Amino acid sequence: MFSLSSTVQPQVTVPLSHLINAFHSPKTGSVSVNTSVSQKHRDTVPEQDTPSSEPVLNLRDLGLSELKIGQIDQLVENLLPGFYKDKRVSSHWHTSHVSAQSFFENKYGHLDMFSTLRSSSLYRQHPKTLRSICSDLQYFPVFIQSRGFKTLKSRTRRLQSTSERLAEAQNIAPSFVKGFLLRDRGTDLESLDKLMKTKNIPEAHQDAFKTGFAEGFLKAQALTQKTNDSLRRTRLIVFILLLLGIYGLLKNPFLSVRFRTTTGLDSAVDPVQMKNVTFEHVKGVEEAKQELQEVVEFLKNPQKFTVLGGKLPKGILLVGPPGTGKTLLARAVAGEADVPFYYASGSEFDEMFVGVGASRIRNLFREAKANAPCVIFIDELDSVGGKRIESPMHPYSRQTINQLLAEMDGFKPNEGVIIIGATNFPEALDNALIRPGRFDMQVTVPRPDVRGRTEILKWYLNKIKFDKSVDPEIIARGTVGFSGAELENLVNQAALKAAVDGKEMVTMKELEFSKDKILMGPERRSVEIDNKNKTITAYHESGHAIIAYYTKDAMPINKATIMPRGPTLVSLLPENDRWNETRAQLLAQMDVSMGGRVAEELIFGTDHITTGASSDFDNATQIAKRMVTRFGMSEKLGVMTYNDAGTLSPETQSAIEQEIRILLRESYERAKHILKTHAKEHKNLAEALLTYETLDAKEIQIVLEGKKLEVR
Ligand SMILES: Nc1ncnc2c1ncn2[C@@H]1O[C@H](COP(=O)(O)OP(=O)(O)OP(=O)(O)O)[C@@H](O)[C@H]1O
Ligand SMILES: [Zn+2]
Repeated sequence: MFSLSSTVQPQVTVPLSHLINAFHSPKTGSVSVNTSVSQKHRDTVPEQDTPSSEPVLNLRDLGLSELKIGQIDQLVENLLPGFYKDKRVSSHWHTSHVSAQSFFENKYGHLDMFSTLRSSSLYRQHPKTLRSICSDLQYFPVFIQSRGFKTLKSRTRRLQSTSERLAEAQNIAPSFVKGFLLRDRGTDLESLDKLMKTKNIPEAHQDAFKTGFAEGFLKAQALTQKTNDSLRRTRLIVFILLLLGIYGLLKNPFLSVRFRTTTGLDSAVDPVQMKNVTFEHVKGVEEAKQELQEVVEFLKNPQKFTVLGGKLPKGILLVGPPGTGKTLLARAVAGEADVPFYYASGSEFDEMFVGVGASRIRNLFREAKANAPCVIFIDELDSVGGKRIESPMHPYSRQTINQLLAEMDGFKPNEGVIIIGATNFPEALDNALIRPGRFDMQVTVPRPDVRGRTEILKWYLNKIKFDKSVDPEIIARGTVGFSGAELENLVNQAALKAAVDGKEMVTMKELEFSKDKILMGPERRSVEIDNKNKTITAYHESGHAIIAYYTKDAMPINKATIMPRGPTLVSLLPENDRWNETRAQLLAQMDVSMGGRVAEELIFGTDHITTGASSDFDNATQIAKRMVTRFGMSEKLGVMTYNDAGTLSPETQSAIEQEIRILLRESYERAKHILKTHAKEHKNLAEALLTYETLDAKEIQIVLEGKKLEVR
């Protein structure tokens, strides 16, 4: 059986057991690919159908039952280190529309398995196996080219036959693998030369190509030295790789377009009930959860909520880097309120045909309104509602976005439909989308700090078997900038590694191993703060915090963080809604701004002032300027405003500049004085920040009072 759901979502999961079982039993073999959101076509294999023989990787014993497609590269790396050496080459296939053949050439780069196989004498010896493998490899392009004309059903059939053929191939695989591994060296070198000629490898790359080839060859040689047992494992790995490779192709953007096309104009929209996902499942994003709590209350009882005078946005924008749990949070909102969840992805609306995207939006809202209260989630909102949307790539998206706007305007808040959009690039959104009555509430979903990371690691560790020596906090400390998805991946990779090494549980060793793997991976996008920068940031931010804390008229500190999550890292809370600032308050604000820069100067010297510090200085300058020219707060220039710079005499201009300079100078001196007086506290706070990354108001106070911070 093979099933695909019609809603394509980046997270395609392949139950690994199914892959393995597909090898073991040609008759009952089953591969199921499901998007994790839509369960519509989910096909599960009854447990009793799965043969119990030959446990290859004891993944299930370790508790790992699912493998995300995105983890496959790392799986390959873990199983066969160096199997493909040049990651740049291997990741290339993700972005290009490759045929299965070039997929293999890229993926296994230097070994060039595909053409080597074909030209080898093995082909004559085992034509059946090789033909079936080769045809399986070419299977997908054929499938891709017929995209859009296939119904889901016929796809299902074709895919099913693939897995059957692979299973059949498995029957004669042992000799094939052995033969492949035992090929004599001469043939290989010969074919390498030929290969390089036919491939037109540029001279500059020939060495790398040769090295890679040789390494692959040596690897193969080494493998043959091992026992039968490990040969069997290798064989299985090769086949897992073949299968995974094929499923990896599903990630190909080309193919996903295909799936979408079949959900045509009249496609029904099915909600996904997410009873099982609650806030409990989303770790390390407490603030976002708090902000969304009210939305949950509303969804539980929209009428009552609005009668009581509660006011809610129609649309909520979840903003944050990829993999931080935006989708999960949206599902949890629906789950907490126990209402239907409608999932759509912005890219789903890119259409080649007039009106298709718009009509999908219409369907979506019609369904949703009929089933209110409910949540509509639009992932990748920027790809439907981006500013630069009018491109040849998206000829009709203007219609789509207009339809979305019309739908959002077309119902009242008390109807109980909440639209949650997610984006990594809020700046890219069309302004019309963020007007009041549309997506007018923003919730930031940041990368987790060390506490959040610890929680997330614990959460995923608890799903697998791990040794009691495992300390999630240590791993959390070493994974600054990791998203929730990456941490989950880390844990799963560690479990895979443990399985490959034949261990019974995951230990620190595997966790450290997969952490390093992910850190070194080329796909790693997250910001990495090296230690020096981290230290500078810690002192800089503590500088702001110290000034704020010891200056009477400064705004109280809300929290301080060294996590990169936006321009201001220390956030201050306005006390009440005072913001008719007094002179003292403005001066205090200047001093607080100065604090970061002065801190850097005091601790690291004038030569090491960073760009982060220069924006503080700009900020202070702005305040000073306003004080002098707008608020009439300069003694020398008196109580009047100097708005129009053009009409000022040169003398007044320079007097203004002079005044600003004096204000800044004084502010600088005050900040320096405070930081020098409280050098000890400054150091303590910086160190606490280095340890905990984020501190709230209370924790800052504890540190500054010289008390010991409880380990959380
Ligand atoms: N804060 C978290 N707590 C627990 N699990 C998380 C968290 N963040 C991410 N994950 C895991 O990573 C997976 C991917 O996260 P999700 O799809 O929600 O991220 P996203 O922010 O929507 O990413 P994208 O922007 O790429 O769509 C989740 O299904 C979950 O398994
Ligand atoms: Zn600063």
